[in-house]
Amino acid sequence: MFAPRIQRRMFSASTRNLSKVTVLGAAGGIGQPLSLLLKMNPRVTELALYDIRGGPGVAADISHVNTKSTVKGYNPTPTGLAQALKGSDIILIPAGVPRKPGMTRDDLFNTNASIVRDLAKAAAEAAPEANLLIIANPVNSTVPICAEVYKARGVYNPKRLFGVTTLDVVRASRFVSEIKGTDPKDEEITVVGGHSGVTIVPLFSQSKHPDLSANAELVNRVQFGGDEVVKAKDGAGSATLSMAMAGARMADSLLRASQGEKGVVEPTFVDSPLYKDQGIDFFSSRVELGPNGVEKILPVGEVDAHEQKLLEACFGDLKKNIEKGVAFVAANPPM
Ligand SMILES: NC(=O)C1=CN([C@@H]2O[C@H](COP(=O)(O)OP(=O)(O)OC[C@H]3O[C@@H](n4cnc5c(N)ncnc54)[C@H](O)[C@@H]3O)[C@@H](O)[C@H]2O)C=CC1
Ligand SMILES: O=C([O-])CC(=O)C(=O)O
Repeated sequence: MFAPRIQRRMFSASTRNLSKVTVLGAAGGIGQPLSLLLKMNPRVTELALYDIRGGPGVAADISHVNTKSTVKGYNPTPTGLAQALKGSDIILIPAGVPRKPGMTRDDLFNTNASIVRDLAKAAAEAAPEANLLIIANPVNSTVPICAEVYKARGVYNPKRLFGVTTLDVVRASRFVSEIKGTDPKDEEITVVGGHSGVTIVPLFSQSKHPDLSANAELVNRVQFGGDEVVKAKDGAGSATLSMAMAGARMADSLLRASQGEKGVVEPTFVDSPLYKDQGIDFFSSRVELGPNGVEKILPVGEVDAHEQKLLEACFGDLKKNIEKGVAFVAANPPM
């Protein structure tokens, strides 16, 4: 008779519902709106904001928002970084430089690879069990970089490492709704592969509008949606606000799953068995999330002839991008 009440009380007192979320790169174009959206999320109880410049200022500002979570900004020192990370459940990394017109995401590699490597090392030391969500580009390479850093420290758990590709499905759903005159919330579009140009593969044949897989203009818009924003910002960076929304959605999905909600599925770039036989160790597909991070990697499912061609074009680039990340850590191990 009393068991359900006791269980309820135990659950509400459970530390599983206390969630520290850390943002590394919190004062940047993505970091600021992302931190604000996390402050608005009642599932976040503690928000830790770190940047090489401006973290404490952004934290002071956001801390006045009248939601219950605590917000703290950390100084740009190794101790500040370690404190920001300690006890964290979710770490988001939007730290790194964005594109300017004419650049590919791979052109960011030389700058961002070492930024992500060093932040991953700090995370592997201070909070090895946290979910690590990588936003910094090129995601196809920065995620393998993190895996290598964690492996080198003996703490790699493939279920806890995620490349954030949520923006690709957000865009696909919005673009389709514009064409069809529908509400984007009813347009769930699966996007698989990686997160740059031809490695982004939308699967419209699996949506409510299979005819759209033949719409080359739409497919191209999803693959190169990032370029649209880079061009419009004209040298002032790339997508920040839509990315903040996408990153906050991914973090919320992980929090919901970690707090017991079943059937939470997000597309994300993870250490995946799907195409390992073709030498591709990381792949974005629909992933069911759970208390341990990745619960189940869902299969790509049936694709049509157009999409099969897109997948083949994706594999070549993706494999090279992944190998580049792995080779970088081998040649430049973290200090
Ligand atoms: N995964 C995705 O879908 C998307 C990824 N991006 C990527 O996100 C990254 C960030 O973009 P923005 O916020 O627009 O750039 P931004 O330049 O506005 O902000 C980056 C922030 O990172 C900070 N930072 C640099 N090195 C750091 C370090 N070692 N530790 C902590 N903080 C550090 C900077 O001080 C700055 O505040 C870029 O690499 C961009 O390409 C952007 C949009 C979508
Ligand atoms: O295009 C960029 O460089 C930023 C990005 O990843 C995106 O907007 O999808």
